[in-house]
Amino acid sequence: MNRIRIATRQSRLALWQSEHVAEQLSQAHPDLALELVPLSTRGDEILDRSLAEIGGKGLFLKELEAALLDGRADIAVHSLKDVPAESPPGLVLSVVLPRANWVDWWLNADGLSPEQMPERARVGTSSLRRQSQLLRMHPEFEIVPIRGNVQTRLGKLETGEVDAVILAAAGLERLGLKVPTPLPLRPPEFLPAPGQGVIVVQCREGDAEILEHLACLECAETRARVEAERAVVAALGGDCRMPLAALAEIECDRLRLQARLCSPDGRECLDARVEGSVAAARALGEEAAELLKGAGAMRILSRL
Ligand SMILES: NCc1[nH]cc(CCC(=O)O)c1CC(=O)O
Repeated sequence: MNRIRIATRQSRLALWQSEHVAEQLSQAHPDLALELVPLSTRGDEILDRSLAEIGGKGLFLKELEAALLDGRADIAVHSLKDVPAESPPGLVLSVVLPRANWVDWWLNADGLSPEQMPERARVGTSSLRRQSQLLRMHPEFEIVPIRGNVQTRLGKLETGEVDAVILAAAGLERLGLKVPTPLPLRPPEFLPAPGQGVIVVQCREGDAEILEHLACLECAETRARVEAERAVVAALGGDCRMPLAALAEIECDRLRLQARLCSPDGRECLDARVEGSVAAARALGEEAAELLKGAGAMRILSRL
């Protein structure tokens, strides 16, 4: 093989990530020709309705996955946190790159922390996970749904349409976007999305040549962490639209996993913490999901 075609969305972040994978591959395999195949997805096209309304898991992925399945591209690059827990038949998440900064940033034009904000501050986010964790600490805040790419969301802050936004540090750092005094939202108050900050490469199952070329990109530690985090999502039958947060961290071959499911208004919040060997990453995720179920997770999910 001498060429790999990379299916990509066309947002600046998606292009950055795809080009990053292309660069890594060309460093490892200098003779390889790498070609971007830019595609547009339904999720990118429909911006005036909420994701919940247009529905469907993996809305941003479908067109890329179709391109892999019908042979228009060989690999697709995604933000792992946007990828549903279950892969479509015939496709696999072949490699995960080393995790970047996983925190969420609180961004506000005057550099005020959530505590310093005026009451009833308007906060832009369309993520139930961010909304619920924020409302839990600040029930008086008003949540304003905003969608669109990272630049669009920052724009709403600049025009004063909202008083603050929450965005993933990873996306802003990758794009090198200048932002007003970012304030990290961290555990225990605030947990990231499962897989946040992780780029994943998807390809056809059993495509041995491609898999062989990709293998050098894989980060084993990141793989174990996201296996644990994503096992929680899978066991709860969920996707990235659920108000579910999870973070696995590894120290000396021990994996510590925190998972949290909140009601969208933040009034109910279930927490699970488990710890075990790195080799048991997936089982630890399932264990955390069982703890959440025991505490009433299905009741929260059935009301969404
Ligand atoms: N849902 C959009 C999305 N998907 C991945 C990232 C950031 C990069 C990452 O977390 O890997 C973002 C933007 C954001 O949530 O602020």
